[in-house]
Amino acid sequence: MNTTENKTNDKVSNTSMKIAVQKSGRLSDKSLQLLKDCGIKFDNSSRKLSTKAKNFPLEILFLRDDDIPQYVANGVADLGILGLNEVEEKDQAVDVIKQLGFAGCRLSLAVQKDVDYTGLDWFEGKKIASSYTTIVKKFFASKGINATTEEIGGSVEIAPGIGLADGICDIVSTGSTLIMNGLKEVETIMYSEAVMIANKQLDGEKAALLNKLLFRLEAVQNAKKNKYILLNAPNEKIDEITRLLPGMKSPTVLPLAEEGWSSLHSVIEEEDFWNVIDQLKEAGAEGILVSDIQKLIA
Ligand SMILES: Nc1ncnc2c1ncn2[C@@H]1O[C@H](COP(=O)(O)OP(=O)(O)OP(=O)(O)O)[C@@H](O)[C@H]1O
Ligand SMILES: O=P(O)(O)OC[C@H]1O[C@H](OP(=O)(O)OP(=O)(O)O)[C@H](O)[C@@H]1O
Ligand SMILES: [Mg+2]
Repeated sequence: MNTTENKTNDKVSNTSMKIAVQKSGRLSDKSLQLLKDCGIKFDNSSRKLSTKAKNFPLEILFLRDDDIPQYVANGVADLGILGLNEVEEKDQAVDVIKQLGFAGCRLSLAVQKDVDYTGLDWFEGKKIASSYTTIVKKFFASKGINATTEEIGGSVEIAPGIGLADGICDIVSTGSTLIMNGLKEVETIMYSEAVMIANKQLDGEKAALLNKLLFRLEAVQNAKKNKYILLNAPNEKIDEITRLLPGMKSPTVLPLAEEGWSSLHSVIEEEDFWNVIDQLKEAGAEGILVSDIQKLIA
């Protein structure tokens, strides 16, 4: 896909897209923040169920996350932001076009903590309560195990304790909800995070607009995982320090007023920075300053 923003500019003047986000829930704030980070301005102070962006041809629809795949599949919305788990569950014909790096969790099977769990065969003939029964059925069918499902909308973790089911399948992040309800995680069915989905038949103008949005999203995501680093070093150590900084390109080196010293500027992934900090100091780096980047276009 071509993500060059300026190639789209002349084609998109009269076209607008609709993006569906979760109205209220775990994904709502981060979905809207992501659009704001992409420079898109809109008013969401009222209780309106849709709002038009002020500086980008985009209308935002606020929906239950369960409904988003269907609306995107039938073209009521062109794009949507929701958990991959919900996309898989609804099994609608949509394209998953981008992982968004938040709302990371897994969909797991859990049983009461005193169960002598011996492996997947334990579920043969058992009943599993879940809000994700399509995923559960597919999983057990693929393993050749006959298990039945009981669909419930929420508070799934309570089901084994009240005799509604033998086990559950639900979202797990820290695992504390399971522990608090006397359950233990025994199998992971899938990993999930927030994703962007798109209608499969976007016309040329909408596809061009989507490219423009994706270009911005990539700049935002690159910026989040990288840091801007600035440090001072004696001139004879510049080569050694440069080798430690796997930046975008070779660092910018500027002479300092103090004779024999320079300042080095570079971009570095945060994880790499923590891995090399001790070596940087040993190599003589001083005054190390690390700061966030707002947008990064490689
Ligand atoms: N504990 C968690 N940690 C990380 N991500 C989570 C967690 N719980 C849920 N999610 C992710 O956030 C999504 C939305 O969760 P939420 O609980 O807000 O959904 P919901 O109750 O189905 O909302 P709605 O009212 O829109 O139907 C989930 O589908 C999942 O992808
Ligand atoms: O492993 P943990 O970190 O405990 O997270 C898992 C819990 O988080 C979600 O519920 P949420 O808190 O969103 O409440 P809800 O299901 O009532 O919306 C999910 O349904 C689990 O119950
Ligand atoms: Mg929901």
